[in-house]
Amino acid sequence: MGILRNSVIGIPVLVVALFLVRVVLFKTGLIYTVKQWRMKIVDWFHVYQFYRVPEFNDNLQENQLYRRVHAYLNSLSSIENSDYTNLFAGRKSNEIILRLDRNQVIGDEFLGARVCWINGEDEDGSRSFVLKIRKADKRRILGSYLNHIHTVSEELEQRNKEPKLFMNVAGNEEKIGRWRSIPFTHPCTFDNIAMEADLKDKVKSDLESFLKGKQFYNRLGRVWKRSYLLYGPSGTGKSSFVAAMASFLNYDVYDIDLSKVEDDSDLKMILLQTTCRSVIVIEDLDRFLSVKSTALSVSGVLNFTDGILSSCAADERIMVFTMTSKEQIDPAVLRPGRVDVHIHFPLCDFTAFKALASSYLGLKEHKLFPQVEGIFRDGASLSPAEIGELMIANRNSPSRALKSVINALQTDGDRRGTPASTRRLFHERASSEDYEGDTSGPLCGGGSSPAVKEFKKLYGLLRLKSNRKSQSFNLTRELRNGS
Ligand SMILES: Nc1ncnc2c1ncn2[C@@H]1O[C@H](COP(=O)(O)OP(=O)(O)OP(=O)(O)O)[C@@H](O)[C@H]1O
Ligand SMILES: [Mg+2]
Repeated sequence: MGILRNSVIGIPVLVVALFLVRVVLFKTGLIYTVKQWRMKIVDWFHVYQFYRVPEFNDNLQENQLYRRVHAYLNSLSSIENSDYTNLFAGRKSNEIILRLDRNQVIGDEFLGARVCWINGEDEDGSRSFVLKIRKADKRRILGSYLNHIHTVSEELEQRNKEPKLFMNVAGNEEKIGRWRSIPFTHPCTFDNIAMEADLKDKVKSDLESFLKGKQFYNRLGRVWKRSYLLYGPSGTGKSSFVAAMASFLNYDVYDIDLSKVEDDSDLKMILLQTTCRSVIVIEDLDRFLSVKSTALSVSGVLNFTDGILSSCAADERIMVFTMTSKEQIDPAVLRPGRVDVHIHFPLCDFTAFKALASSYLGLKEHKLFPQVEGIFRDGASLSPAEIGELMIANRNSPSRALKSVINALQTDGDRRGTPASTRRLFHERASSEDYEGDTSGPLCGGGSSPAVKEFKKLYGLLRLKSNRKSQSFNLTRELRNGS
């Protein structure tokens, strides 16, 4: 009887007590501590094996496995259970992305086995992931687990790739590698670049066939890369075109600042730290070639594009060089195979002007168009950048925009677009001051028209001296397949 009474009272008391313990455990986070202890006790009864995945290999090239593990781990839902995670804004509004912080641990399960990863960072800044796996599970799952990581990360990469713009830092600023990156969000695409439609299509199909060409390049024993030279006066869209290429391919961009490169071997090191599926850009190569005060040689720059070195680095990449004019460049430097495709970026002609008017002002036709066409026919021209800026400044009034373009063409654009031969004749008759002196030109000098003054005041645009020398009205646009 007493036992019965005791149990009638005791069981509910016990249930309530257990309930309260549970509430306390969950509310205070003690449950987490208990779980940790339990895991530590279990750990004592197992032998573990550790695998380190460093960010860079011994040659300072990026370890592709590190990148894959990074993508994979950051996609795991268990990242939320990690003690410390970083929060970043995603690409979509309201999207928050979680990223494992350094020296944090994240657990994972595969084929019934539990593993964990440590996101390690040493004091010298070198990073690695360390996989902790039970010896008993290692033989059973390790191979297929790494394959699984590979597959998942590839899928994630395809789905979420956010192209990045990498910039090299000087050797003495180096802490972790020579590249620093930011998201690459340049809005320029092939659609908004004013250039011959035919040429644009040729470049696009060249890039597309490059993308599909892995087996072709392998069969020929060639490195899977393609190089382009973009040349033309300042403000004709070369840099914008590089951005359009990168967004067409969805590749990262590595913008090499040669002034931060010490010598040839430094350049090799930097290039070896680039990854595959990237556009490597060297801007204003002609300017660099004209400055001899650097320990970096032309062959140092170009050897990478055709030398054995490129086969050591990651493949599937595009090299792009830009320059104002290739007239002064030794043809051997730009020979086929080294630079596969040459694209000329000329000053504006009437067709390009119409494309700009359409995208900047929404104009397909206008009563001032015939006058503009006439001015272009007489040989005047400006760069698309100059015309674009005038259009932007007057975008609320298309007529005013066209008038200011006409004004600038008449005052500024005189003979800028005349054929080279005509210009040479003119040059022989004119004094060298007239020709060379940019400071006497209406855009950059004292005798400016009101339109040009307005233009200068607004944008402070300076035209490079060399621009005038390199313009040719006969737009010899060539898309040369040199390989
Ligand atoms: N062909 C073009 N179509 C549309 N916009 C253009 C074109 N060319 C230039 N622009 C505009 O002019 C600006 C300057 O262009 P960009 O920097 O690409 O010229 P660039 O040839 O690289 O000049 P630089 O040689 O001085 O570096 C950009 O804002 C771009 O939008
Ligand atoms: Mg540029």
